[in-house]
Amino acid sequence: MSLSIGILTHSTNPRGGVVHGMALAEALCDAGHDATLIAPDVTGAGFFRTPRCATNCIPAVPETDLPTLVERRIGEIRDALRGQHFDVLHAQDPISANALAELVEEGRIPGFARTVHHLDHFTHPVLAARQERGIRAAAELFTVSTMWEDVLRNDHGREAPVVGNGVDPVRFSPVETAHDATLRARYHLPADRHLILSVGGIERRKNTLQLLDAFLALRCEQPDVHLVVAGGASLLDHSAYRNRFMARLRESGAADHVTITGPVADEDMPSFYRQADLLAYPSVTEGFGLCPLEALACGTPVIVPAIAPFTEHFSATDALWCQPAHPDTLFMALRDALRVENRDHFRVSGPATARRFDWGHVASRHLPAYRCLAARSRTDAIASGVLSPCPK
Ligand SMILES: Nc1nc2c(ncn2[C@@H]2O[C@H](COP(=O)(O)OP(=O)(O)O[C@H]3O[C@H](CO)[C@@H](O)[C@H](O)[C@@H]3O)[C@@H](O)[C@H]2O)c(=O)[nH]1
Ligand SMILES: O=P(O)(O)OC[C@H]1O[C@](O)(CO)[C@@H](O)[C@@H]1O
Repeated sequence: MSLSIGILTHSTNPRGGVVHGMALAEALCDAGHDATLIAPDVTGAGFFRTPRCATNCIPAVPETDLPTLVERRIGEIRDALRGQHFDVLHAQDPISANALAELVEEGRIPGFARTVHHLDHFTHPVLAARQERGIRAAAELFTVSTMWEDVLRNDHGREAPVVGNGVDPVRFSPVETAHDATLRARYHLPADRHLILSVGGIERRKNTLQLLDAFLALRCEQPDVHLVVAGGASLLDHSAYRNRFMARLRESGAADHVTITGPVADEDMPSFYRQADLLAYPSVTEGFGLCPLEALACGTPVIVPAIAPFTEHFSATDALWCQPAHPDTLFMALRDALRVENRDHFRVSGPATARRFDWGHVASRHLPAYRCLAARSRTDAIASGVLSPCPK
C-alpha cells in the first residue's frame, strides 16, 4: 500500500539532515510512495536543489538568536501543518520534532517518526530541553549509525534502528564533466596546485582549525598545496571558532593559499570532489559523514578520524585515517593521501566502497515503522494549515 509521507527538515539549507531527508523522500517516491519534503524557508528561494519529490515551503521569519529561532520555527511548522493529513510525518531534527510533538499534544496527529543524525551539547537549558523532547516525544525513532543507536539506548532509554545513509552514484562519479574544467576559474582557485578539500564550513565539530594547522605544516615541506573550505550553512553560531581560525590564518601568512567559499551551488559539489586531490574530514562528532561517501563515489582519497561512526562503516583500506587526539597524524595522512599510488587506488576503490550505501535500501529500512504509524493515523483532521509548493 502506498503511503503519504511528510518529511520535515529544519531548513532548506545544504546540510546533512536536509540532504538525507531529501534523498529519503526521493527514494520513497521511487518506491511508489507519495513523499513530500517540508521545511521552513527564510529565503523564499526554496530548497538548495530541486528534488524529485513534492516540496512544501513554510514561510519563515529570519532570526539569528538560536533559542528565539528554535521557538519561532517550531511555531511556524506547527501552525502550517495543523490539520494537514499525512499517513506518516517524519522529523529529521529537533525543531521539526518539537513542532510535531505539539501537534500530538493538541490531539491532531497520533504520533510521528524522528531520525537522530547526531546530538549537540547545548548549555542553554531550553535548547537542551527541546533536543531531549524531540527524542522522547517521537513514536518511532531512527538513527544513522550504531554509535548513535547506542547513545540513544544508553543515555535516553530509546531504541532507534539504524537506517544509515546513501550516495547517488550517478551524481557523484569519477567521470569528469565540462563543468569541472571551469570550477577553479569560477572560485579563483590556482590551476597548478594540489587542492585539499574540506566541506562543512569552519566549525569546532568539523575540527577545521586542526586541519588548518596540519595544512600549514604540510605547506612547509610541500608548497604546491591549496586548502579549500567549502559549505558551512548552519543554524548554529560558529563565529567564536571561526574568529580563532581567521586569526590563525592571518598570523600564518598563508591566507593566499586558503579559499573559504561558504555554501556553494549544488551542481558544483561533484566538481569540487573531482577537482580535489583529497577530502580531509577530521570531524570530532558526526552522525555518519555524508561527504566522505560522496568523495569516495567520485574516486577521491578521503581522510577520516579513526573513531566511530567511521570505524563502523569503513574498513581499514576504504579510507585514510587520522587520530583526532594526535594532530600530527592528520599531517601525515595529508602527505600520504597526495601520493600518486593513493590517487590511483581510490579512483577504483572509492566508487566500489560507495556502492555499498544505497538510498533505496535506506528508504526500505523505514517501512516497518512507517506502517505502524500509518495504522495509527487519523483521517478526520480539519485542514487549516498553510502549505505552499517551493519555488523550483
Ligand atoms: N549543495 C551544497 N551541498 C553542501 C554544501 N555543504 C555541504 N553540502 C552537503 O551537505 C551534506 C553534509 O553532510 P555531512 O558531511 O554528513 O555533515 P552534516 O551537515 O553535519 O550532517 C549531519 O547529518 C548527516 C546525515 O545523516 C550525517 O552524515 C552527519 O554526520 C551529521 O550528523 C553533504 O551531502 C554535502 O554534499 C554546500 O555548500 N552546497
Ligand atoms: O544548521 P545545522 O548546523 O545543521 O544545525 C542545526 C542545529 O539546530 C538544531 O536543530 C537546534 O535545535 C540542532 O539540533 C541542530 O543540530
